[in-house]
Amino acid sequence: MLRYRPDFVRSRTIEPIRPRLYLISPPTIDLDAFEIDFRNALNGGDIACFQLRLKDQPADVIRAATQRLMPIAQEKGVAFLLNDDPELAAELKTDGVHVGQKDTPYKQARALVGDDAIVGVTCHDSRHLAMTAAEQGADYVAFGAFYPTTTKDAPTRAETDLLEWWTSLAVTPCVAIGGITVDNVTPLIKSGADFIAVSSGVWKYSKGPEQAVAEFNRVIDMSVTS
Ligand SMILES: Cc1ncc(COP(=O)(O)OP(=O)(O)O)c(N)n1
Ligand SMILES: Cc1ncsc1CCOP(=O)(O)O
Ligand SMILES: [Mg+2]
Repeated sequence: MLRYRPDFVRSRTIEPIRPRLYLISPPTIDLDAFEIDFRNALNGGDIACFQLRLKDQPADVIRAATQRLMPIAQEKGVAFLLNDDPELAAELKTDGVHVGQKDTPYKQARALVGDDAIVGVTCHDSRHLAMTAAEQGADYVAFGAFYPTTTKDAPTRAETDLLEWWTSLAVTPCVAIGGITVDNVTPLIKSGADFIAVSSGVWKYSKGPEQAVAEFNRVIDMSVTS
């Protein structure tokens, strides 16, 4: 099966890495209204992937949202990941799944979705969790929360030196998450984050999601060239 996947392998190079946007849905949505916001966000510029993160919703709600939104993402070359549920991800043939430390363990998730799917793992602020996930074959490790957020009661705060340390020794890409906005993203880019995961910083941006994605990409371009 052909899957959409951004380049989840970092090559060691002297060129500065251009991080890419990793969009995360709000925890609850009205599907009709969100489809409009989603299309607008995708029109704003480069996005590597989208994670459907509908917390504590029935499987049928997640199925309906996936069936509506996944083709829209894939048509734009944006990989579609499901949060939390590798079994449902396998059933819906999403491009991948994200699992946290309290979700299905990585190896079980991998067995469910197959080798060609993307599997990312939450590693909080932990070097040990990241090394374990990368060794087991995770496509990316996610660190956070870098900033205060109201989207999730995040159990840990991560600092930029973690990104610097990780990118100096690992080839598995890292995702920075938590309270990231166009105004505070620059230190994360400068510290080597491969992907910048954003929810409210896009959906609640004062000028709307399309402008938010455009502005994130503008800041990323500025930060890697300066
Ligand atoms: C890219 C990314 N990073 C971290 C998380 C958090 O996952 P988890 O710790 O399982 O918490 P929930 O998101 O499930 O509430 C994520 N979803 N995505
Ligand atoms: C899912 C998740 N994991 C750690 S912080 C967070 C919330 C991300 O959303 P926002 O970008 O709105 O802070
Ligand atoms: Mg989870």
